[in-house]
Amino acid sequence: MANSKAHDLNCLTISELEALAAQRMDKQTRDYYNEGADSGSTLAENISAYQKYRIRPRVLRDISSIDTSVTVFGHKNSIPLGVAPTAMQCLAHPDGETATARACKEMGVVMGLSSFSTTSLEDVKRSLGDEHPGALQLYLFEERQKSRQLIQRAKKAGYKAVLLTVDTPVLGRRNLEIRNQFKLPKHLKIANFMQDEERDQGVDNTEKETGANESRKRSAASEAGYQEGSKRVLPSGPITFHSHAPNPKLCWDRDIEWLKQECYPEMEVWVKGIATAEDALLACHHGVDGIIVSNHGGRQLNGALATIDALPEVVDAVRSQSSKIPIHVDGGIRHGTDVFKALALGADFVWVGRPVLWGLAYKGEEGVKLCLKLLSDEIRLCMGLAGVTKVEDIGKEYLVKIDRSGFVSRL
Ligand SMILES: Cc1cc2nc3c(=O)[nH]c(=O)nc-3n(C[C@H](O)[C@H](O)[C@H](O)COP(=O)(O)O)c2cc1C
Ligand SMILES: CC(C)CC(=O)C(=O)O
Repeated sequence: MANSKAHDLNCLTISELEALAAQRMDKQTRDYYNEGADSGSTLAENISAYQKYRIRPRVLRDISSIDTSVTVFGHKNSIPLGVAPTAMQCLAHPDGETATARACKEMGVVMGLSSFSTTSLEDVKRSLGDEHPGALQLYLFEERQKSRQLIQRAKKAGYKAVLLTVDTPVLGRRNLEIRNQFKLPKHLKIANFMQDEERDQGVDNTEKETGANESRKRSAASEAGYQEGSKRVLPSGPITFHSHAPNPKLCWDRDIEWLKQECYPEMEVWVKGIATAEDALLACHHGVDGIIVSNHGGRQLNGALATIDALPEVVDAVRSQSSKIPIHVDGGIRHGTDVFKALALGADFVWVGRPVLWGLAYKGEEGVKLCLKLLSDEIRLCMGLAGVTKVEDIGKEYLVKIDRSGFVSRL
């Protein structure tokens, strides 16, 4: 019989965690975290697309010793899964990103930190500790100096990689966020930019609008004669995600080279938000260190392909190159079997976003640990039952695809 003491009997699955978290978050936070862009169909398909695949288990293979560990950013990770960068974690729990970092450290799992965190990158790195790897997610600002400062701080703090988010030239449309007039509560701050704000404005910004209100101000600015396009006018208020996360001018030639020069040799440069073979090839040609296949958890272009469906073309493109960079994937991963399927389709590693936020909302650091433990146990169990003892042995021979009529085909 399973040892009940080792379990939280209220929460044995990520979907139970989602339900428990929903009870603990206020409406604004729950909607901000959980929604996708527009109708949310890409968000839903990120999850449901995993059902098209089934596992072909092998038996009689001595699985008494299973190693779930992999190397990421030059460090050993206990499972082939990391915590995806998600903004403003103090909305979920007062300990926010600090709790996530402590849980990651304890579980041996890499943490991706959003540039738009509510805890500074230095404080998060202190919670991760010297030895434990962190990756800073980056929105490359039009004001290069601000990005340069952030990169230098990340280097100094000991981050191993930057993850340049490339799927946000403009922000996707999130209707609940607009309807709720999303606003970061006054006691919270977008911590990485506090010094910038104070220096730029010579005041302590007490009103930290982050969402629809700021958007409305920008519309008013456009109506007042500012033209976006040839010369973009950035609002003079605080750095908010509506003013600073999107960068419509971001492009391969100029920006990737610049970023590599700024980050090397201390930090690797990855692009997060690749969804096609064409862009995967461009990423290879521009010499990035790795790719994350992502559609931002269905929060950007609704109608885009589910990430597990985009993965095979990206894998084929990268494998056609002589220097094969690692491929990671995120979006819709809610169970260890999803991780197994993504790896079987050619991913080297996966990242999870919302389930970690749910863990945080449920019980802070303990809740994030619970989330990572559930996924970790499921990965190990899936490997054992499929007859695989090493992550690198998970290949497409372990999968079949089922079409709508139930027809099963080998990959
Ligand atoms: C509430 C929330 C905030 C996010 N913030 C960021 C961010 O600041 N930067 C970024 O690159 N991606 C961000 N993402 C996207 C995640 O990094 C990741 O791509 C996505 O959550 C994966 O999908 P999943 O939530 O289904 O696991 C965010 C996602 C959510 C749900
Ligand atoms: C734009 C952000 C700061 C956060 C984000 O990426 C998101 O909410 O999806």
